[in-house]
Amino acid sequence: MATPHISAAAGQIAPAVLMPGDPRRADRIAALLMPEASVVSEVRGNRVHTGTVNGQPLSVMASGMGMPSLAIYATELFDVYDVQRIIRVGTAGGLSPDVAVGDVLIALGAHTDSAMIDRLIPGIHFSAVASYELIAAAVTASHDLPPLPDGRGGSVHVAPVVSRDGFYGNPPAEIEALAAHGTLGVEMEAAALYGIAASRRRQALAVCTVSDHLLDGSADLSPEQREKDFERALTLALAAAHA
Ligand SMILES: O=P(O)(O)O[C@H]1O[C@H](CO)[C@@H](O)[C@H]1O
Ligand SMILES: O=c1cc[nH]c(=O)[nH]1
Repeated sequence: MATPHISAAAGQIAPAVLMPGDPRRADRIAALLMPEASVVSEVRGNRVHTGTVNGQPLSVMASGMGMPSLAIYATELFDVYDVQRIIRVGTAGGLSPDVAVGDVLIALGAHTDSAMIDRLIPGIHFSAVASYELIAAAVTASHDLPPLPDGRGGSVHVAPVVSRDGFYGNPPAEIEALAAHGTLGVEMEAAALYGIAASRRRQALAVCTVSDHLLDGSADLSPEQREKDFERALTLALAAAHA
């Protein structure tokens, strides 16, 4: 049953998986939601936590950074562990004046510069989009979110993001053009997640906290805040996981 990257036994991973990029965020999410969870795999130090929330099974594991890393885990979870839905709980950089640090992005779709998506259906520019049922659950949950206590943004947006292969070197003209086309954030995994889920007829969603802003870095979160400031996005992701 084990894969090259996950050592859990059959049945030890829940049908719904929350997937931050950062392994320490995965540990924090598990501790917050499921203090009784079991660690069912820790290959490469990437712990997979499985437990229940409100009586419903849930697993949490990190994707690592970037589409190749996420693609390995998502493929193994869908194909070997029969996972039905993966919800990314990530961070994103704001790239438009319409979004602020502290806002939450429910990623409707993900543009990308990755060749991974072009290879899905040769000759077709595949549209990497989230699962409607999961978006609807996250949007419904967003209506009850409390505001951020310190006034640092906090709006929830349903909008496209761009998933890039590189963290550094965002070309300014490209960022401007993406913003002009309604894109609000840049991150590094959602497009691959949506494409892989679609190719298996499974469900996927990415919910990202805006951790920094490409147009104005004055309110950017510290690395420690990026690890911790996920609770509002987590509320939406959990609603989607158990929709
Ligand atoms: O905070 P996470 O979820 O890792 O997401 C973002 O942060 C990482 C880059 O710093 C990339 O993985 C990007 O997508
Ligand atoms: O990929 C990412 C993630 C967070 N912030 C960025 O600027 N880029």
